[in-house]
Formats: sequence, C-alpha cells, structure tokens
Amino acid sequence: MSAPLLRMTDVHVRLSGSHILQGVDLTVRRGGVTALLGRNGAGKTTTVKAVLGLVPSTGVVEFTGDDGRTQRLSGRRTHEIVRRGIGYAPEDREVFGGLTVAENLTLAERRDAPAHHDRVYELFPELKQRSRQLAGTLSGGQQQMVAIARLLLNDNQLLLIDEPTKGLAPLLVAEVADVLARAAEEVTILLVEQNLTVVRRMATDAVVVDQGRVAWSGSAPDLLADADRTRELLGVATSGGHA
Ligand SMILES: Nc1ncnc2c1ncn2[C@@H]1O[C@H](COP(=O)(O)OP(=O)(O)OP(=O)(O)O)[C@@H](O)[C@H]1O
Repeated sequence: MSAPLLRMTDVHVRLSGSHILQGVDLTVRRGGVTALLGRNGAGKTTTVKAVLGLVPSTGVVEFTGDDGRTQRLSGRRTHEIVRRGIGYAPEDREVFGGLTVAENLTLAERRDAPAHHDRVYELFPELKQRSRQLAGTLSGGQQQMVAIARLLLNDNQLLLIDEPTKGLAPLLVAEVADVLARAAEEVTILLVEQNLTVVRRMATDAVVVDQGRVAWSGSAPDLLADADRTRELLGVATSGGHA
C-alpha cells in the first residue's frame, strides 16, 4: 500500500501557555477529501496551521508527494512547505477586494512554476466572465471560488481548506460545495467543515478532533450514517441530512 499523502504523528501545539494540540495522529489519503471535524475550539484550525508551520509544534508531519518521496515538513518554514505543493485557503478567505478577479489570480502565481489559468477558467467559467470585476464586489460564494481557484492555479498536491462555507447563506453554501466538488476532481483536499451536508456530499474520509486529540477517524459515509456516534462526537443531529 502506498504511503498516505500526509501523515501527522504525535503533534503537539502549545500557544500562550495552553496545550492546544495534545498528540494529534492523522493521515490524509491521496485522491480523496478528508473532512476534519470537531466541535468549536476542538483544534481543527490549529491542526491545519501545524501542517503549514504557522504555529510552533512538536511531533512529525510527513508529506509523500506524487514522486513517491517522503519528506518531513515539520521544522520547515511555511514558504518551503507551500512550495512542496500544499495550498491553503484560510478561514477568512483573504481575497484582495480592491483588485479584479484576474489580478487576484495573477498574484497567486508562483515564480518558479507554470500557472494554469486555462485550467482554472475551464473549471470555473464564472470567473472568466467576471475576470475584470473587483473581487470585493463578488458574493461570498464567488469570493470563495476565487480563493480556491488561486490554489488550483499552481500544481498543488494537497489543499488545506478551512471552513469555506462559514457564515454563508444556504444558497451560497451550495455554490461553494459545487466549487469544492470541482476542485476535488483535481486534487486531494483536507477540509475543515462544520456543515455536515457539505461533508456528506464530498468527504471520503473523516477525522474528528476533540480537545486537541483525534477522537475518531475512518470513512466519512460510515461516520455520518451513524447518527448516535455523530451526535456523540460532534454534538449535532444528522437526521434529514442537514447539519
Ligand atoms: N494563539 C492562541 N493562543 C491561545 N489559545 C489559542 C490560540 N489560538 C487558538 N487557541 C485556542 O485553541 C483552541 C483550538 O482552536 P482552533 O481554532 O484550532 O479550534 P477549531 O476547532 O478550529 O474551532 P472553530 O470550529 O471554533 O473554528 C481554542 O480553544 C482556541 O481558543
């Protein structure tokens, strides 16, 4: 069996004197969408930041790229980690509102690698139509589309996407879920997501974090099919397929 794309082993994070991650062990399988789930404050964002070297951590984070080489990410600087082919869409999207859609994409180009504008516009024809529109005037869902499109511009192998549907109205949630589904056809995704309808739609695998530790991991459909377990782990009901 080939190595997982990403493996975290016994990762600890301490911030401002608090022990936030207390030995996280998780893997992200190549080719799927792994949902990173958990209650508010469980440690999901911190887990993603630990992969990227955005918070100080101990433990091991390993990445096995398409070339089959396993590389240790822990201890490396964020720009080196990103250059390995790991894209990040943070919770607040960070789209440049005063720039056009096209300018937002151009800014995401990496100097040392080809950028795939054609691929992005093919995947998201809406962005082609709106390429001259200021990103700040886009809907929340469309801004999220720009944020994800920027990640697909480069040859990333793993996307870390943090709560892309947070604070969006239901119609926009559906729009963003479409965007994610299109992105997932191209690249492996680790998705922090509280909306279980979105998780149900695309997640192949799930990891549940609770109080800085992994409380459950396995098949996402299996988890969501088990209403009692989902309620116990996430504190939400799954009846009717809605979060
Ligand atoms: N810089 C920091 N200093 C101190 N505590 C922090 C810091 N950053 C995060 N925390 C705490 O770490 C815990 C985990 O935060 P994290 O953002 O990883 O949770 P989360 O699972 O992503 O939550 P949410 O779903 O609410 O976004 C929280 O209790 C949070 O208050």
